[in-house]
Amino acid sequence: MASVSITSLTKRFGGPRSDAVIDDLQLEIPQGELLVLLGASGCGKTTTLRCLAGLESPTSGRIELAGNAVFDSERRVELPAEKRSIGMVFQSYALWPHKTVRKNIAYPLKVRKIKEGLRDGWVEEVADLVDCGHLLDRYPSQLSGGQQQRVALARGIVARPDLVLFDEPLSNLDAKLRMQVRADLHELHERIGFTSVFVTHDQDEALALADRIAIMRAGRIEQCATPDTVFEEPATDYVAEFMGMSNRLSLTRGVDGWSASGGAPVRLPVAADVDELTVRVRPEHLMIRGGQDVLHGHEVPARVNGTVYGGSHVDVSLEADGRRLQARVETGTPGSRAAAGDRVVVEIDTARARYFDPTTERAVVHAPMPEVVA
Ligand SMILES: Nc1ncnc2c1ncn2[C@@H]1O[C@H](COP(=O)(O)OP(=O)(O)OP(=O)(O)O)[C@@H](O)[C@H]1O
Repeated sequence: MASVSITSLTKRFGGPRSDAVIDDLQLEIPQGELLVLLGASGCGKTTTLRCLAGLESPTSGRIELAGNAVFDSERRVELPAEKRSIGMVFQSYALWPHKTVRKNIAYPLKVRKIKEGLRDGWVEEVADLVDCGHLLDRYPSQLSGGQQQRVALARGIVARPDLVLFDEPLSNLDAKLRMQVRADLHELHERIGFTSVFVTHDQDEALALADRIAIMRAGRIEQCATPDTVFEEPATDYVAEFMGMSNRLSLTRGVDGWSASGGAPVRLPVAADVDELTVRVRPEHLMIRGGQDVLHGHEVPARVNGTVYGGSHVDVSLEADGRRLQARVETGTPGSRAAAGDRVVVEIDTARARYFDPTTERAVVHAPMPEVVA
């Protein structure tokens, strides 16, 4: 296992004037880290993975594996895929149907002529690690989807590669199996600590598996940080929305503080040198109460469009000042009894909301203690 260093990586599929699918990407992955590339469809995740694997030729930049360049546009270095010590696990398990599990797992050792692996029982060892030791003489068609994906995982790591690449490996599994294989993969990574890049567009999967998450947008990395930082302290408005802060409101600075439209001023836990702020709030950080009370600055009048019962919670769709808002309130609280057509007041949990400069879209600095005046 080894570290990975990506410097100024750019990939264009057309000529020099075409849009960059990967745009001056910088990324350092320490040895043993599981880095998740998370982003919307088409943002360049798979292309980044393919460039790392040597299946795609980057336009420019440098990729180092274990301190050695496998691609360097300036020095004209480009190692072919089979010469890079990389294991791959795909969405489609891509197992050979006519080979046994044993032969499927051994395949990378054969191709890369790793004789000691074949001799010293690496296949059996890795099969045991992924709980498939008892399946070695079966054929893929005799395995469940979860077992097939475990075999694919064993094949990805059997050759003890410098780096393991995962391209949405769990997305063909049903919800229950997906959770189970995800947990197994997490445990396996904790145990043997392979360096890996894992591509997904599933936020929960990213949070559960990653040491760090790199959020990609249009070929660039918006933020690369630990799961809790990306979730709780998104660096940009885009990351906030992507990580579930789906409600977006605008605040304007007045002489006495900040206010949403129609609200009284309020002091906020932010130090911003701007006159407008974008507020991002998770549905569970919006509270609902009856519509007759006096409004404070962190509240907005709204109309209920509809509700969806979710057992322990109720999702309430609202409209405030022409914007759609979504609140998730605990069942049994007054807000959960809201009904379509009701006029209500939506209260923002200002300490848990996040604030962005509407021009740069970057987070503004948070003051240490929320200071709210009513
Ligand atoms: N061989 C190609 N030729 C031209 N354009 C391509 C090629 N491969 C990918 N692209 C384009 O590059 C962009 C990034 O594609 P990529 O597959 O890397 O995205 P992604 O983030 O993995 O998306 P998804 O989550 O949908 O798989 C897309 O706009 C895609 O259409």
